[in-house]
Amino acid sequence: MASELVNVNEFQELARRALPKMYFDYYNGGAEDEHTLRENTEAFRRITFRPRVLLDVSRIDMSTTILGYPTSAPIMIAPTGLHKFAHPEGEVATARAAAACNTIMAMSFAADCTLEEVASSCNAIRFFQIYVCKRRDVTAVLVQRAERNGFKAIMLTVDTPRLGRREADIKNKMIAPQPKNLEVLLSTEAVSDTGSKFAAFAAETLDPSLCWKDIDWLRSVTSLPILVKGVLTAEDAIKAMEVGVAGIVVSNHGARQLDYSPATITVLEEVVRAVGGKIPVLIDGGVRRGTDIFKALALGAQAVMIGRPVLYGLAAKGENGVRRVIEMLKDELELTMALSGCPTVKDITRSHVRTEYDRFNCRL
Ligand SMILES: Cc1cc2nc3c(=O)[nH]c(=O)nc-3n(C[C@H](O)[C@H](O)[C@H](O)COP(=O)(O)O)c2cc1C
Ligand SMILES: CCCCC(=O)C(=O)O
Repeated sequence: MASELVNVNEFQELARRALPKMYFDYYNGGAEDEHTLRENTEAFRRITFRPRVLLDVSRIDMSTTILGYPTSAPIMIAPTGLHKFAHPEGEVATARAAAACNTIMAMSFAADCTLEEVASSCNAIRFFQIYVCKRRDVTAVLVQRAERNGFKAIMLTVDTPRLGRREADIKNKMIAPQPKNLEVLLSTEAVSDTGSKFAAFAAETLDPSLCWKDIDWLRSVTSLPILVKGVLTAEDAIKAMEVGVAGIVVSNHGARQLDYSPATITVLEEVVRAVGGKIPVLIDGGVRRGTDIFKALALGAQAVMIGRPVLYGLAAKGENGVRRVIEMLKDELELTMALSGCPTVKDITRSHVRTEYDRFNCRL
């Protein structure tokens, strides 16, 4: 019998064995040299703790709210495309796992299941991630379908005017499955004999002229709150607040877009300071441990989102695999809170961690 799985990193190897190379590479890969991909996880390792002792940690409460919606822990499922590469049930299985864990799922624009299928499969709280298409009417219809089907927020991804250069996908001549929700709305025939057909599909479909002023347009077609995903600087955080978004996701798209963009955990504090508590700030990228989640909360995030580990869990063991991934992260966070002297998420403060920046300042 295989030995027991003890952490979410172990799902990566199981997924590698379970999946055809093209699918695994699509999930696993980052842009170009994959510098940022390595940094997303490495930067967490450079942050250490300042744990406090002799505080009553006999009961740990990880619950919190995101945009007012209660969740069992500050952990969300990040929007990732093409879940049927991992498992025949695709996003329906992921959504059921989210419901079972009392976790919020962000469903991708590039999902393999329809909004309607996911909505009717479970009662998880769901957000819908969108790209703005050259055909704005298509995006408007998607947003309205999400709203009709009980999705609670729109997460607008703003770091993808074009798809990043993912060299594994280029070598594999990655196929371009038609995102299920675009069927009937758009005929997408990515014409490309070389390279990643998925990148060709994105170039053909997504609108690279999207600007800050277009958030007004998006607001005019939905009454749902809008989060922007892909902010990495204080300047853009301030702009996002000026145009009235409901929340910000600090993200470099799992290092799949601009290589040498900073590891997200290294810029979280800059964004949090600029936002000044006015709207929630979420973060994703490289979160693999409960300790990572604690560090993100200490630096001011309301919650974290998990990308690849969810896909690896889905590939390895379907819905149960996703559940295991979320449960493992929850268990680790609970223990980290106990060992740091923080019985609730509100007790986690900036003084519980020591960053590279703190160490540098001490030496001055
Ligand atoms: C295979 C894959 C597909 C993704 N698809 C999308 C997507 O459709 N929309 C989006 O906004 N982000 C997408 N992302 C980025 C994730 O939402 C998230 O930012 C990233 O995966 C977080 O990093 P992590 O994988 O290290 O947890 C994707 C990421 C991966 C790995
Ligand atoms: C046009 C769909 C893009 C999916 C995506 O965002 C990713 O693969 O990272």
